[in-house]
Amino acid sequence: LGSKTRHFKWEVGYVFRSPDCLERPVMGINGQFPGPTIRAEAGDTLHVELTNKLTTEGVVIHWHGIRQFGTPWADGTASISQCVINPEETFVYRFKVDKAGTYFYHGHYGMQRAAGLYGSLIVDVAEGEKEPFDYDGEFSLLLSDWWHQSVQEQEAGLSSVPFRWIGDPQSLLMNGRGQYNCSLASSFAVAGSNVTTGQGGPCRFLGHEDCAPQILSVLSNRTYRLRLASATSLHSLNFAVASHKLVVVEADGNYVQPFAVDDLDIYSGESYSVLLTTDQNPAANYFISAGVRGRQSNTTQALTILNYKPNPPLKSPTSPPPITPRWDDFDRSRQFSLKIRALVGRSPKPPRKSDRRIVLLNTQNTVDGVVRWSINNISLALPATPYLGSIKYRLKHAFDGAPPPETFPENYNITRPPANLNSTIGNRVYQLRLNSTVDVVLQNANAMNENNSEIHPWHLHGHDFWVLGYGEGRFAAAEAEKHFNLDDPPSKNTAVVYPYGWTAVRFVADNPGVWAFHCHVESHLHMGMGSVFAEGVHRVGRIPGEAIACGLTARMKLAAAEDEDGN
Ligand SMILES: O=C1O[C@H]([C@@H](O)CO)C(O)=C1O
Repeated sequence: LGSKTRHFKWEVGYVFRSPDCLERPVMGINGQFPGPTIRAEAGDTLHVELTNKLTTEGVVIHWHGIRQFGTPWADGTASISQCVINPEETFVYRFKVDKAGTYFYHGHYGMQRAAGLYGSLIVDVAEGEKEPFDYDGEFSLLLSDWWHQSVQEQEAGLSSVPFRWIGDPQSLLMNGRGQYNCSLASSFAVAGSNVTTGQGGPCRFLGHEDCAPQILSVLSNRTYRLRLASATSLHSLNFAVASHKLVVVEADGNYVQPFAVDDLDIYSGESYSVLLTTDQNPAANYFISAGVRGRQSNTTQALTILNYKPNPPLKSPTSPPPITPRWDDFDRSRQFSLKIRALVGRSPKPPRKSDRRIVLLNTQNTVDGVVRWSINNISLALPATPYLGSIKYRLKHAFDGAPPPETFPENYNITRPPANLNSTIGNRVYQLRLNSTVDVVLQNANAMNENNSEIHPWHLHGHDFWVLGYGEGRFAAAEAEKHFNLDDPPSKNTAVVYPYGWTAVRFVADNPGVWAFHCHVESHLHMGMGSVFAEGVHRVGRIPGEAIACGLTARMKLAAAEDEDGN
């Protein structure tokens, strides 16, 4: 049935843009920031020919939420699935989008996501298929956070002694548009007249600037699908539309049992679809907001306007923007997380039992004085040779072949800063038996400073997992298992781990390849907060030469070529 190959020719390069009204170099694609939106139908093949026009940096692009069945080399993870694409090189990402949903793509090398390398990827149901809900129109809002400091400076700070944390972003963006240091003050006037005042300057909601928000123009008494995805580098966000309920229908490309909320939390790496019915006073416009949750922050909300036609878009909302819930009201966040249930019949069910349980302790500590994040006391530093090639071709010395720890010591106290700060750098891999069912428990702990445990949204490549449960304190298997949701757990690719808590997920290791599993806070991954899973790599088909033309796999190819020449 009508599945197509969709061709794209992309060039990645820096462009000058003013995402929050202040001009900065931004990483763009074909001169666009955010990158072009890809729209496809389930079953289509995407063929993205990516040329690196960054003159002094490598690049890769990860297709977040796309499982890459049969094409693990197209996952776009530097040092895991492929060699980085060097300046002037072209790499072809060719893969199938097999499941309808709201996705995005982003850089997965160093911290290039924070430089602006991201865009939306929307997969519609295949021709003749139907979504389990109806709507009259739709909008996509890709959420992100934005720093004025360059990514190079951020990365340098993170690996410096003393440590220099990246701090708060200057702005939050929706579809790459935000406002730095503007204030609505006591007036909600938004204005073509730029009348708003406050400590900051006026908010420039209308005009042709890069930072003027995309206004959502709607008709009264209709239902709209809002597709939300969070590409933030750091922040968890709360999204709301003033005076309107939102009905959640999709999470991470999977249908959920619909439920209505006033607002929703969205963590970095997550996506949702919500239905909004335009049932409010049609004489008014309304604010749409995204504000910071989960970390103390001074970054102001990203705002845009829900414009009921035929009101002019410049007509000021008569009510203020939604109030973002308190950043540390984690009970509220947990309540929201627990509402997310699979839409039974339209979302797969988990196996009742797992074959293996891996417990991953998340800690902040130091290696040679440098602040790092570690998993079971190993802080991930990726090898020079991408795992996919080195494992398939059984190259010794490409990485540490010892199995990483299955759990952490009984006597580790998760409520206190680490007693011993020292961690080690490593690059070991969890080898999963093909088609086995694996449980992973993510165990949070106190960070290096007293009374602080941070939020971590964990993202799995190559699979969806079922979120079986969340708990507070230290994971205790016997008790926890009693409360696992095996009836309608949501399938997701990203799940949050709350401060001092644990999150249990289950997945089937049914996708031959090597897959990253990591905290989606970009600086945390950069500081080592990730692990690597490999399964059935011997079953992986021929890896395109460009994906392995570096490190030891390049040497192997060269040696083979020399043999053929009879040298
Ligand atoms: O990794 C991090 O480092 C800082 C802080 O823990 C130490 O400065 C912070 O907020 C992080 O998320």
